Amino acid sequence: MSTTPDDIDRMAQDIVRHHATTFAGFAPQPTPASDTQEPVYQAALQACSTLGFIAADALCLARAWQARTQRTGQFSAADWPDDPRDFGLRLRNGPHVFAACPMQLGLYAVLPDATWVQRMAHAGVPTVQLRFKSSDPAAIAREVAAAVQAVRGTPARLFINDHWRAAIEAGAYGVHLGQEDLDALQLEDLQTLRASGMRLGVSTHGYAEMLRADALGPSYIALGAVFPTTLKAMATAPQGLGRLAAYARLLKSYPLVAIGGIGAEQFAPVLATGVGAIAVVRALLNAADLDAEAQKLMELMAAALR
Ligand SMILES: Cc1ncc(COP(=O)(O)OP(=O)(O)O)c(N)n1
Ligand SMILES: Cc1nc(C(=O)O)sc1CCOP(=O)(O)O
Ligand SMILES: [Mg+2]
Repeated sequence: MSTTPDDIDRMAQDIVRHHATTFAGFAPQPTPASDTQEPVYQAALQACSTLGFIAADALCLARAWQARTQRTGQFSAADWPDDPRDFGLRLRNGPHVFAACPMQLGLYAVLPDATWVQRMAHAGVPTVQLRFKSSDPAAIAREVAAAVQAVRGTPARLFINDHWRAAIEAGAYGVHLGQEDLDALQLEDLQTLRASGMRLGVSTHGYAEMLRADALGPSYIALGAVFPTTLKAMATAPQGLGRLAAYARLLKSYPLVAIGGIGAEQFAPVLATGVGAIAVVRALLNAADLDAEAQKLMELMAAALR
């Protein structure tokens, strides 16, 4: 018996009914054109768009829903796809992966210069990032070298944002790259970066970006922006805790870092999603007593991960 458009609508409504509460608060998106006539694929595409997933992410979810239906032999509207096999994830299997880092990176301070890096590394923050925004190569080389120097004698892991060549040069622990930074990389650049032995963290803001990140075999994956942030303009909506939890289930074999609009009050619910690290900018930079705030955030983290 063939499936009618009404059957597909019913399946889509069933998916939406089961997951509307988890993914509340997103405006419905237009359903992208379907490249297959598969009923499950079409229903999931329609449902995920109604639930507010942007086209690129709704397409990933529709493929996964279809793949799971084929793999298990049954369609389930109630279960959100979270099996890496259905998304075709590599999960750092294979020869071309970046060096590993701990599953729990802990409190992750994203900092504007080497002086801040020094202060936070010496306050005991386990993971720090130099996010020095400059296009002056001499200033970049100087600041990156100073940041590497600043963490010497501390156990802090230092990631350098954006400036991966300077990070290799200075011998940092790792680099952090976003989707636009990846666009600017040639294949040889990636090979150079991997061969350097440095860890790679990648920013993501939804399923399509997570799949792209996974294909690189990164050391960790960052998930953002969880909540609204005023630090910079974001191309994607704040993802919220419901989506963060779904992303964390899918990527649970990776070290995961949550970022974006996270302050002390949000630490417990964010960590309850399963991520092993929280990256903060304003929560530290705007603190009246910086060292006390760092201690407080590290204690919140330890309490929730205990
Ligand atoms: C831990 C962490 N997550 C995300 C980002 C953002 O990186 P990117 O998207 O490249 O944006 P910029 O920080 O370069 O403006 C990050 N830096 N760190
Ligand atoms: C630098 C950055 N990247 C994000 C992402 O989602 O990729 S959110 C973000 C800003 C985080 O700052 P705050 O903790 O002050 O909101
Ligand atoms: Mg960047």
